[in-house]
Amino acid sequence: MGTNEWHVERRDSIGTESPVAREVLETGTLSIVVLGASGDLAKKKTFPALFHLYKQELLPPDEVHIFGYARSKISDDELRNKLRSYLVPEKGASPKQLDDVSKFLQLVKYVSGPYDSEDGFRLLDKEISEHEYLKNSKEGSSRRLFYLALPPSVYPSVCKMIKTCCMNKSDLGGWTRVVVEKPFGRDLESAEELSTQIGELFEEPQIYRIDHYLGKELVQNMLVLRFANRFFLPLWNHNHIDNVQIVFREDFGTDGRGGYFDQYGIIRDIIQNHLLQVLCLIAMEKPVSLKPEHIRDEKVKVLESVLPIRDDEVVLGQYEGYRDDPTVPDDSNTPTFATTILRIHNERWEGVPFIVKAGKALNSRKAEIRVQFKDVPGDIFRSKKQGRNEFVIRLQPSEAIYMKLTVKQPGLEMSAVQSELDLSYGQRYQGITIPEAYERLILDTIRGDQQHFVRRDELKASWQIFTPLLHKIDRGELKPVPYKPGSRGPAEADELLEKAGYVQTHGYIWIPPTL
Ligand SMILES: NC(=O)C1=CN([C@@H]2O[C@H](COP(=O)(O)OP(=O)(O)OC[C@H]3O[C@@H](n4cnc5c(N)ncnc54)[C@H](OP(=O)(O)O)[C@@H]3O)[C@@H](O)[C@H]2O)C=CC1
Ligand SMILES: O=C1O[C@H](COP(=O)(O)O)[C@@H](O)[C@H](O)[C@H]1O
Repeated sequence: MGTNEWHVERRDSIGTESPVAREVLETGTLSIVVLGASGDLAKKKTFPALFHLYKQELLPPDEVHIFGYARSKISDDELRNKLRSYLVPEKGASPKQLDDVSKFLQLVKYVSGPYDSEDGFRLLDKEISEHEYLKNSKEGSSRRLFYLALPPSVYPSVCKMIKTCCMNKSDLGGWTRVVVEKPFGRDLESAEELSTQIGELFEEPQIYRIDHYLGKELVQNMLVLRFANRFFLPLWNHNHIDNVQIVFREDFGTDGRGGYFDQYGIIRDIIQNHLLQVLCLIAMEKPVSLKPEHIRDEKVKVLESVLPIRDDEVVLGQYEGYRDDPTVPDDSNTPTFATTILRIHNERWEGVPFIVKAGKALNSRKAEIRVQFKDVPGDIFRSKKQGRNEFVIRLQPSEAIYMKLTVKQPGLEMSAVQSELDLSYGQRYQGITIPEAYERLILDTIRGDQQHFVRRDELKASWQIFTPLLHKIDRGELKPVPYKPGSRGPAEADELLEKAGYVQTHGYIWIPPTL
């Protein structure tokens, strides 16, 4: 049995131990190459995630070496000094923490070169091979992981260079894997073109299309909640569920990323990938097993069952002041806010609107899933005004799962009130550190587990859903409504929500204890 297959089998069961407590399953020299090492993502997410894995002894120094690669001409020490400030805790570090950072940074080496010529990649290959030789790795048995923290425009040339110059030399149990970031294309056609270009160079099991929402604790919890709890099994369908909301809010604007953002907009930045992945996990049928291919097969079925989006079920917004960014055109039509209704045409979900909402520069930072149940038929308590049952999964901040339900108001009278069953992680799991999404996903890549990565057909199906709408926006046929920064977004979005059937619970305000 091949190494990859063994990993698939190993992750079949959801163990009770934390993933970080598990042993690293593969051994041998591991070279992790971060391409675009000078960039924002590399500094803020990739290197810190590697550092956390190192601290948990999941990247043993006698096996692992980390290479940063970019065009900027800087020395090893200059890169290390740049990274240091992202690794040292903001509130001051203990001598032990400083020592950990220094030891980790000793594993990091920098190679400078272009993204489209062989010279730099030959040099990179030489450095990697030297490291493998020094660690006594048998040729071909070593592991090479390339993380493309780069703009997608350079993916094809970088992948070609890796393929030409930097592959693991033979198939003696080692491997070469490539992690690519979103956005994978701008629409169906460009995404397919990118997939074809990369697909000509690497096999699907070597390609890890990362969507960091799939690494979030409560997103990973979705399958367990849905399929390991008898409560939900009979209720999770159109007979009982009235509507589902998947919401992403940020309380800051594009903050220096206006140039990037304006080419993409909120639908490509958040909805087509992160929120749609979450929707798949809420809506999919039970997979045959937890094997990555079984799960991804079910996700594709959901995506392929989504009906075309109707123009009257979309509200777009752009916050006032967005165009003040010098990198954003004065006449930009790019939405920074969108609410849209997705309808899944299958036996389970016919008639249930999935309201997907994302916005920048709003009144709070929050990502949550809100499953609203139908009214109780023949309500003898006349509690309709108190609100409906809702099952809420808050992905961030302060992870929590809670259920809004109706109970008797404590006291002498028989009246009903809305209350909640609350599982706030900060209270229930005190002392447990929830790993960062990137940390888990990099570990999965090392372990060869593609469960939480996007397969090519999933990507295609997700672009199929949004491409017609995106093209209408690009052509200026749909226009964003202006909204005030720090607000809830356009009022039209709340009207759409109401039209879709969402019932706001009046008079019910509950601030979870850990928020
Ligand atoms: N930043 C974030 O929070 C997130 C980013 N992503 C995705 O991750 C990837 C990297 O993002 P981010 O780090 O922000 O990007 P950056 O703009 O910081 O670019 C990363 C590096 O790529 C090189 N680079 C930049 N522009 C070009 C270009 N036009 N041609 C060739 N090389 C270029 C630069 O390195 P040098 O010039 O030194 O070679 C730069 O340091 C992108 O695909 C992005 O969409 C995904 C989620 C979040
Ligand atoms: O992919 C992206 O995600 C971030 C939000 O990530 P989160 O984990 O903090 O919720 C978003 O700010 C950025 O625009 C987008 O590219």
